[in-house]
Amino acid sequence: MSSGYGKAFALMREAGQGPWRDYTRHAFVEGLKDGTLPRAAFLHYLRQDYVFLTHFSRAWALAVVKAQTHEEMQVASATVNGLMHEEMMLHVGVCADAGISREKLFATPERPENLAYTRFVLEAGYSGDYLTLLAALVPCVIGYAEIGARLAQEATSETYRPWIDTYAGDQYQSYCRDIGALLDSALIRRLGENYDTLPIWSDLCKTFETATMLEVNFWQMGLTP
Ligand SMILES: Cc1ncc(C[n+]2csc(CCO)c2C)c(N)n1
Repeated sequence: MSSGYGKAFALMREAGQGPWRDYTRHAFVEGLKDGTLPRAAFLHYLRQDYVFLTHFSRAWALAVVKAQTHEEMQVASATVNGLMHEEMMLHVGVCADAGISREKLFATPERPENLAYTRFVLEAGYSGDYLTLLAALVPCVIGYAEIGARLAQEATSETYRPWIDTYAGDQYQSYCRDIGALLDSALIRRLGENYDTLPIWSDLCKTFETATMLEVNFWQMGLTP
C-alpha cells in the first residue's frame, strides 16, 4: 500500500515497518473502521487534534522558511493555507455539532502526548534543514492517506465515514502523491540520486520513525479521554 507516494517514502516506511504498522493499524484506527470507537474518545481526539494542527501549521510555515525553490515554498504555503482554512475548520464544525463551542475548543488543555509530538516536529524545523523537517512531517501527512484508503475499503460501519472520506478522497490522495514527489525531488536536489547510500539518510529515517512512534502515542491518548 506504500506505492504511489514516491520512492523515499516507501524506503523510510520499510526502514521503520514495526512502528508504521503500530501507527496505521492502531486500536483507535480499527475502532473508526468498525464503528466501535466511543464517541467521547473521538471528540476528545478531535479537540486535541485541533491543538495539534495549530502547531503543525506553524511547522509547515517553517518549511516555507527552509525551502530552496519556488515549488518547495508553494507546497508548504498551500499546506499552511489548507490546514488553517479547511482541515481545522472541519474540526470546528464537527465539534460545534457535538455542542463544543469554539471558545471551548480553542481553550482545550494540551495533553503531554500532543505536546511531545508537535514540539518534536517544530524542533526538527527550528534546528534542521528542509529535509529533516519533511522527514518529521511526512508520517503524519501520508499515514492518514494510507489509513483513509484502507478504511474506505474495509469499513464495516458508517459511523465514522465522514472522517474516513476526508482522507480517502481524491483531493487528499492527490495532495499526498504531490508530497511524496516533493520529498523525492528535495532529496535528489540536495543529496543526489543515491541519497539513500549517505550517512545522513539513516538520520532522516530515524526522524521519520520517531514521528511515527509519536503518532502511535497520539492514537493511544485518543483512547483515554
Ligand atoms: C495527529 C495527526 N496526525 C496526522 C493528521 C493528518 N494531517 C495532519 S496535517 C494534514 C494535512 C496536510 O499536512 C493532515 C491530513 C492529523 N490531523 N492528526
